[in-house]
Amino acid sequence: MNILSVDQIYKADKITIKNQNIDSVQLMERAGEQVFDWIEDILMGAPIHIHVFCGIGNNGGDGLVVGRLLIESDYNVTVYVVNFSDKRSKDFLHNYDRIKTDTKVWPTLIKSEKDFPEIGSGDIVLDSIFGIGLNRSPEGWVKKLIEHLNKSGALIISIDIPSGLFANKALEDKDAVIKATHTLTFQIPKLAFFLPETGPFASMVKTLDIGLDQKFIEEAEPLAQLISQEEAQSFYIPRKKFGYKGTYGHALIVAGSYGKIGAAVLASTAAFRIGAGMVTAFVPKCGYNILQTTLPEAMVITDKEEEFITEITSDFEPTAIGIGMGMGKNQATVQALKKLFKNSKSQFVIDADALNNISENKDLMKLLPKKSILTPHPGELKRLIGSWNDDYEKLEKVKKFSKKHDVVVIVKGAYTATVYEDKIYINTSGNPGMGTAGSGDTLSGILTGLLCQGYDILSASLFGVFMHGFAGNKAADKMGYEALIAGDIIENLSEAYVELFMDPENDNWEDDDLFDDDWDDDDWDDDEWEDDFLK
Ligand SMILES: NC(=O)C1=CN([C@@H]2O[C@H](COP(=O)(O)OP(=O)(O)OC[C@H]3O[C@@H](n4cnc5c(N)ncnc54)[C@H](O)[C@@H]3O)[C@@H](O)[C@H]2O)[C@@H](O)CC1
Ligand SMILES: Nc1ncnc2c1ncn2[C@@H]1O[C@H](COP(=O)(O)OP(=O)(O)O)[C@@H](O)[C@H]1O
Ligand SMILES: [K+]
Repeated sequence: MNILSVDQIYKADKITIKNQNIDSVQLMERAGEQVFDWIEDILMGAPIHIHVFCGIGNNGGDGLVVGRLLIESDYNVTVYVVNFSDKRSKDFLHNYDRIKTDTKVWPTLIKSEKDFPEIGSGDIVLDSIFGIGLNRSPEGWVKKLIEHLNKSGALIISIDIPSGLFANKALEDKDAVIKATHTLTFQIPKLAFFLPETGPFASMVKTLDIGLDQKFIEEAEPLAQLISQEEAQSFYIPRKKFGYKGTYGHALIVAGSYGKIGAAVLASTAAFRIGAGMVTAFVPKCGYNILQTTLPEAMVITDKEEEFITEITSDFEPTAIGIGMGMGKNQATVQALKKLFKNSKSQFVIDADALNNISENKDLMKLLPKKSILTPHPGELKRLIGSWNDDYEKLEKVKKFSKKHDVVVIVKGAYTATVYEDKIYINTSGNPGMGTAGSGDTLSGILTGLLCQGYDILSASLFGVFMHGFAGNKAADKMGYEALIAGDIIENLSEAYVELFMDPENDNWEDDDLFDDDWDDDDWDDDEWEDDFLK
């Protein structure tokens, strides 16, 4: 799914209106109806007080449509116009007139702080103050209104985007942004929803199909692409009937030091479970017994040194090498890396201390093998590319690094971003339970195992990151977030493969947390609403 810029979204709007021979008021009505239907599905007539806050642009216009439909369905609604300017948009004015004529209810004007209504913590706020037309951070009493709504404790449903958030630009004032409980976005997800600084304002995003021109959306050059189950399916390479272990490659996992041999175990096991034909672990001597006992399927080569790696040798040419996990930063290890990068013809997945060593040694950076996959978490990334002011600058710096060194960079976290040259791909699987030691080692093993099976560096990255998160989701389904440990991700790779081609709806990025099961509950009642959502 393509993530488009604000300019492209306006363009999609125009093209839709032209191609479908409708006017912008009809498109607004469609958008408003979609939001109304979503609310209606959940509330089913519950008499909860809904406060609709409308700005004076088209986002406000959407709010007026929803307000009108709610009033007509006898909900307990108050509609407000947040009157920060007299420059009301044409379609806002159309719907302003319509709500008055159709419902005989006049919206309440808010012109200053003294007009702020009281909001109960059990109420619902519909936020349609600003949409993608926001051009600067809200200030003065409008900012105060946003703070007032955030403090209310009410459930806040933002229309299209939380007001005060820019769709594809950095945050200016974090206090002037609505903290939405739900964001109902029109068809095209906004980049801000997936970045660590701005994503938390949106939470629980749902895309509503308002029938925008599909051809335009698909053919536009996206800001980024979302990788969900459907995309992951397209990367999958089926096993061959006459395949044998040699067909699926030989992975070399170079990892571990005294006290961190577990990293080698996790990565090697993950490489096997994702489907590598053979896996050899290269570890310091102290790792030998551990590896041979915990993972009898793996072969083991040991360094001559007891506690860390000093010289990496093997009597075969690995298909892919996963390197760095728990490896430490001993000078001898740095020398070993230099030698390996100079001499090896294998493909590399470079992680953890291998990345840290590269960041600290310019010589090593120069030897960085082209077409490698790098998997930094935010701390490792900072050491690699230097610091950044905001997420957008970070992504630009990563693109530059990727192009300069001809490598794929996987920026790990919630919504892991994979960057290759100028392109950004955002992963949608995974959950907070995966913030646990060894989770990254597991990913490195998965990526190495995929390279072994013939996936190219980009598809190995996108498929591997997805499968890692997908397996993490399978694990979390059974054990919850807190109890999940890295080994559980590996154990659930089998289920991830088995379910890869099952109903994609089941693992949509939009269906976050425990929420959707409850939403669909047929015997909904007010008490349940209170218990589940308004605490
Ligand atoms: N493109 C689409 O797919 C559709 C968009 N629609 C809605 O239209 C919205 C965009 O509407 P608009 O372009 O009118 O923009 P907005 O409704 O976001 O409003 C922007 C208005 O506020 C002003 N403004 C911006 N930042 C301000 C600030 N900090 N303080 C005070 N005033 C400020 C602008 O000058 C403009 O007048 C979308 O977010 C969406 O909700 C829907 O009506 C239908 C379809
Ligand atoms: N909140 C989250 N949502 C989704 N994935 C997450 C989340 N937190 C962590 N992860 C994933 O878990 C992994 C953690 O990697 P890393 O920090 O390198 O762990 P370690 O070094 O302990 O192995 C990454 O793949 C990351 O994307
Ligand atoms: K909004």
